[in-house]
Amino acid sequence: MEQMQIKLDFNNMMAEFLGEKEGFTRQDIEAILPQINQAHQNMTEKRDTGMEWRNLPFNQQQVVEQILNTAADIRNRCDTFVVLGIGGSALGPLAVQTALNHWHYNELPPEKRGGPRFYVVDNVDPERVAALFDVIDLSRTVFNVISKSGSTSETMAQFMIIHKMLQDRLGDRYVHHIIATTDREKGNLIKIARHEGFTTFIIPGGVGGRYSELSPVGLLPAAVCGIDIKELLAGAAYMDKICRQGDVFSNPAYMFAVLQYLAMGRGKNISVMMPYADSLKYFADWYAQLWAESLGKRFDLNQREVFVGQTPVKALGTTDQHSQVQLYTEGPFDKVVTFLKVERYRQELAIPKIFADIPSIGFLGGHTMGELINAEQLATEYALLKAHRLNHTIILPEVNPFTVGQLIQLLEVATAFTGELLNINAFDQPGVEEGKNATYALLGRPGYEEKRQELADRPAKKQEYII
Ligand SMILES: O=P(O)(O)OC[C@H]1O[C@](O)(CO)[C@@H](O)[C@@H]1O
Repeated sequence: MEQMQIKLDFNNMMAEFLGEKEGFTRQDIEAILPQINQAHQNMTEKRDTGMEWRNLPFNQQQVVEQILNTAADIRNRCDTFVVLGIGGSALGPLAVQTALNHWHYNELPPEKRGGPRFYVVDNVDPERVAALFDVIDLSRTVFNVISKSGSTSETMAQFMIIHKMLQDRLGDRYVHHIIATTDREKGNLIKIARHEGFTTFIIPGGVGGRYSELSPVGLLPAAVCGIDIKELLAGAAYMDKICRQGDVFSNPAYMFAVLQYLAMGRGKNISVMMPYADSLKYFADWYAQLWAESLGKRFDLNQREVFVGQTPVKALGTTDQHSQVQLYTEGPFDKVVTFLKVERYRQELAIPKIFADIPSIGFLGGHTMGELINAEQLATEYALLKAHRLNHTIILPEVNPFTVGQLIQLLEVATAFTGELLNINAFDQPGVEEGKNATYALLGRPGYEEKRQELADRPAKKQEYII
């Protein structure tokens, strides 16, 4: 197990390496120990009330068996599985699937794929949704509609379209083609699911969307696609135990949080996540929601206006070395870069020893692609270090269910701990309400008449400003 432990390397955040001006010292960390200790106490106290998501790796034996049974049934009788959801109800399933299955999973022949084709529909762009219907056979597809609140307009609109299509096409059998994953009581989805008799999985209380990947939200899609969900949970449990330690110098999640917190205090308002593995590309998307919605807050817990947060930026190594790294090394000193480094790739490709007479490319021959990508990660880290840019690296020995489970738990604990340090609520998202309400009003939802009027009364746009 220890060989599969993921680690945080924070050397390049420290003054010893980065220089006094930008780097942090042990004294900087020790100076906020009272705050760290308080945050640790809060984390411990909130485990069972407020942060129930932390217990998901430990308390789902029964539901895991139900998920495995349902997944086996789906794998038997369908060739496509579609997640309908958005935000935390879509990004985790997508990140885990792409991390742990073949990069061209959907294009593999069925016998090599071993599970149904997998799609995540996390938008209401009509072109995209309609395009899905061109490539699937409804009678061989199961739709997993996922919504914690059970009322998100985007997800419900998708669901309504598919519900009608399935009923028209399959009559009463439509019910076997929809699985609901939602809250036990809140929202409309649970009511519809119970009334119509869909197979339903519950997202437990205290597990908000962006902290729900290890609940049935992520576990069912993963199991359907043949991913070992017990290993995923075992990895998360393993990391959770490491992240219970109060000593920040032994706890990677706390150290990640403390250094980001100190960096925010010095105006580093951007958090770049840069995996050096295509398989982890969508982890940067998942992290973007986790970090942005959890920490971007106007008020602290004492209702003081604080306007805190860090803007997450997604990058991919090596691809974005040729797009964004110029900015990271020479632009404003406003970022912390988090690399995700993979020590051993599951496939290796040798670069042939050809063109030996052209030294500027011949040197590549005899190396492997794994060596090349790792060298480039190290080189980028070094370039940032030389330019005195804060960066740290999460090292995965390999991408597998155990390490991916660890990564999820590590980043969730780190985010929640940063919230504690900032003294904010990391589990709400009041800032998205205005936009949601305005949408309801524009589309005529009852009860939103005043908002509709407010929108109608807004100053008209000036034509001269549209050019
Ligand atoms: O799972 P739900 O309730 O449909 O919400 C989807 C997403 O919408 C949000 O509530 C933001 O609008 C996210 O926090 C959440 O992950």
